[in-house]
Amino acid sequence: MLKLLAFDYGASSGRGILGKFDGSRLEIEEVHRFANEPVTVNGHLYWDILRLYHELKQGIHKCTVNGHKDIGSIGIDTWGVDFGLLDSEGNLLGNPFHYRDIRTEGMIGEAAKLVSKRSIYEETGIAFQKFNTLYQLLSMSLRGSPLLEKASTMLFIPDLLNYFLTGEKASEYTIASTAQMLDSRKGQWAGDMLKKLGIPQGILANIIKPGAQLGKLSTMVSTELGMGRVPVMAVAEHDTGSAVVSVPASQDRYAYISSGTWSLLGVEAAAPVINDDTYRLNYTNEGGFNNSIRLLKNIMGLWIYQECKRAWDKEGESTSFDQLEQEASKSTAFLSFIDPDDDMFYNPGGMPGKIREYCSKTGQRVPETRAEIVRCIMESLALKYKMALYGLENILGYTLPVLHIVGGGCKNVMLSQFTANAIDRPVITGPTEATAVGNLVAQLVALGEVGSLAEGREVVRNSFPCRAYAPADVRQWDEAYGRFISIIDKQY
Ligand SMILES: C[C@H](O)[C@H](O)[C@@H](O)C(=O)CO
Repeated sequence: MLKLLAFDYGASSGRGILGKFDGSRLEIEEVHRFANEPVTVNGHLYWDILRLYHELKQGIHKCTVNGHKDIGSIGIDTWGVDFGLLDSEGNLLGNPFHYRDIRTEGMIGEAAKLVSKRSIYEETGIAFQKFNTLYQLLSMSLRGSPLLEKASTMLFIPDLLNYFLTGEKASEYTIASTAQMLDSRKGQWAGDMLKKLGIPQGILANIIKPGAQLGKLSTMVSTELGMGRVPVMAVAEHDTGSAVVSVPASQDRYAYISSGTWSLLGVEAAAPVINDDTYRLNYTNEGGFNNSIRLLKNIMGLWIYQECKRAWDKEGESTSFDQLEQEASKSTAFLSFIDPDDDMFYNPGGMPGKIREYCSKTGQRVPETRAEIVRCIMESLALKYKMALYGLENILGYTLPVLHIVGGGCKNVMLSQFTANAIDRPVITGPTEATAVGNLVAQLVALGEVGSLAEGREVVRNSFPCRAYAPADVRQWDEAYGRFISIIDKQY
């Protein structure tokens, strides 16, 4: 039995997941779970990076003491775009900022003064999101940040944690692609563009492909943790990249949603798709495992719902997601809609109030109860998925007959059924632990234990249950889509 260890840092928690592979099936076991909450200091939002590195070591140490000293390899994934800076001696400069920090406000406009938006998109193929690494670095550069001046190396968060473990500095391709700083066709840093934007190129590390061995636990770390010098693999370090590795699809044409705090709806393409439509509709071309491109739309996802629950918990109305969904299922359908991607929902705090405000300013019935608010979020998300799927089919010129949903969002039965109804296609959900499973599958490929991504997906099919949802009430959902479009169109 081969044992592997995956670390997945998600929006509110991180996990160490032990994978056990018997040659055809993969079993997973959570060995360590810890909070991953950003810390606000003087109005800025940061990663609690040293604590999170400590938790990574705790996870490895737990394996040592619990009879799993024989780990074959380790891989780490996190969300995209965030990074740490190292000085010339390899010391971490400051605390990495969290992408929801306000410092990137207005930076897309500032970048466009130096290089046109169309040129940036043409080269990188990456959608404009104010949180992209490009705008984080630009804001530092324009403010004359002393940290940036001192920096020798920039490492994305999983690369930084890998560096702490191994001493090796490299930028894994899938996470680097989220920066909007790579030439998407070459898979290398877009040097000329970065020069025009004033981003120092000396800080950029070599790009390595997922599936390569990055290094081994350093002697110091292995002694400290009582674990051997275990290989550390470059998996698809962008969590969406890992999640997509785990999609258990067997057919040629399908769409996926990596569903969690964000909903990433897309397809795997052989090459970047960059044209007038992808530019206008802001579709992105992120780097994937196996040299694939993830052509996808970034949708705000369950963030709004999670924030509502946090607000209600704070107000002392503590509840569970299950209970909220049960209440919402009894609530009247299609009372009001929101555009989940409206900028007003981006920042944390006061989410139920923001939803009411959106509905009021768009002349809709204002949802009052928790159930009405949850129903409004779920219906709006399902309709936004339909819009993104239609956009994708238009771009590709063919239909996508089935939608796979992977990740924590699969647990939301109501949203999965609403999605099938809205898109009038079958929806297949699972695996729930998509990022960790994809991380482990990439390690299996890297170790040569499975021959290819296709074989890896067969392992996923053999190992994790899926659930299918057939579309229902399609006519009502079609009518609702018309209303939804007219409401969110007015927003633009
Ligand atoms: C910054 C976001 O998290 C990113 O766009 C998204 O791709 C992601 O990583 C979701 O986990």
